[in-house]
Amino acid sequence: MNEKTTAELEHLRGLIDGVDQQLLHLLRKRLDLVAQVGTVKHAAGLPIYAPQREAAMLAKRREEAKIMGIAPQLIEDILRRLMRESYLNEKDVGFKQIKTDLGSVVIVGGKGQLGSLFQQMLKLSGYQVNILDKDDWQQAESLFADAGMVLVTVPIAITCELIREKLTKLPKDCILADLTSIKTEPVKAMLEAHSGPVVGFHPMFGPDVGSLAKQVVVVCHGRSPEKYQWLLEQIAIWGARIVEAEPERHDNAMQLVQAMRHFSTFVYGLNLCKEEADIETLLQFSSPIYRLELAMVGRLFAQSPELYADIIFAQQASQHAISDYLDNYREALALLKRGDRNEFIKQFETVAKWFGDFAPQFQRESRIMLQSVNDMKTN
Ligand SMILES: NC(=O)C1=CN([C@@H]2O[C@H](COP(=O)(O)OP(=O)(O)OC[C@H]3O[C@@H](n4cnc5c(N)ncnc54)[C@H](O)[C@@H]3O)[C@@H](O)[C@H]2O)C=CC1
Ligand SMILES: O=C(O)C(=O)Cc1ccc(O)cc1
Repeated sequence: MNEKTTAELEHLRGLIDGVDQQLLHLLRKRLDLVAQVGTVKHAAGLPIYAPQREAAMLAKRREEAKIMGIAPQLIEDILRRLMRESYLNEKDVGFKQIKTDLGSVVIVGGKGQLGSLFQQMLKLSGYQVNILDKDDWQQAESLFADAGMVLVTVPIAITCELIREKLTKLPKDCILADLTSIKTEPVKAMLEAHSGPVVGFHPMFGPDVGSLAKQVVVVCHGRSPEKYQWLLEQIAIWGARIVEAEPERHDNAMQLVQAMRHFSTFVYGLNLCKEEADIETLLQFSSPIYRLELAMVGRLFAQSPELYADIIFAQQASQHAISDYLDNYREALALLKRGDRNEFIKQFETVAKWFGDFAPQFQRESRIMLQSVNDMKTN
């Protein structure tokens, strides 16, 4: 590089640094304003996530960006990232407490992953929370005595037995709820064990979400919904979307959404392990989509084997979904072995048609994710 180029670049980079510093000041200003919004929402008990406001604001900024010759997706990416930051920050203010005369909440299994998250959210909303973990049963009677709600969040394999054996003497008006990943059996067990209000939840997220904004919580009604309506409002204030489902419908969906998917991810990892694949090499030769896929597979193995074993083994019927997958795999492999390229293309087209408009929609969505994956590269 000659001296003139170096000087020109230095000058321009200095100007860019200045603009970036102005951006930092603007970001500070925006975060402060959003914090004020958080305080107002907290006082009024409004949900931290306002989908209409968010969509309208993004649409406006995209329009304005277009007029200014800025890619609309750029401002959308920036604003979405900023909004995520704001949702995380809203935890600092806490949340409005919807039910002020509940008594205490007892979280059975509260030292665990999901139990800790819900303990945090309930405490941030002003509830008094007591933990009853595996070595605390000698305190059960006194903890349950003034409990307004008992929330069960122990490993799936012991959930129903624990409910049936240990949660039969709760106060009459106490709400009995759970967070188990399957719903039919736990809801049934809760209804049998307790004559008061019963409700089943399945948070469709792991403990590392940061904020509940935009996360989904499935609710399966058990008994006396009017007694726990406040809890649904409380969860909505945390930003989550409540999806109502019959326990059986939920569990049917989980056979594909969780059991089949986790099992195939497990086999994918098992295969890489048995093949003694070199992960460094895989990464070196990865397209962004493969990098993302590897991250999703690796992520499973960073979590609890018991949790995933329980999810996969919980429902007999999941075996059908998994067996069907194996059959389809075998048939597709046979097609490959006999070199039937035309049939492969024909089946590909059939599946593409079946995906319909979702295929291009998923392509657009994944493109944005892949660009983020690429942004994160450091070398
Ligand atoms: N971890 C996750 O990503 C999600 C978990 N869930 C559900 O949440 C529930 C709990 O899962 P995690 O928090 O991941 O499990 P975890 O293993 O982290 O926590 C379970 C807790 O239960 C305690 N425990 C075990 N036996 C007990 C007993 N007899 N009495 C009292 N406490 C006992 C354990 O000491 C532990 O603190 C499960 O039903 C799971 O399906 C639901 C959605 C996501
Ligand atoms: O974080 C992940 O990878 C998860 O898949 C979390 C998870 C685990 C179990 C559930 O029932 C729901 C969500």
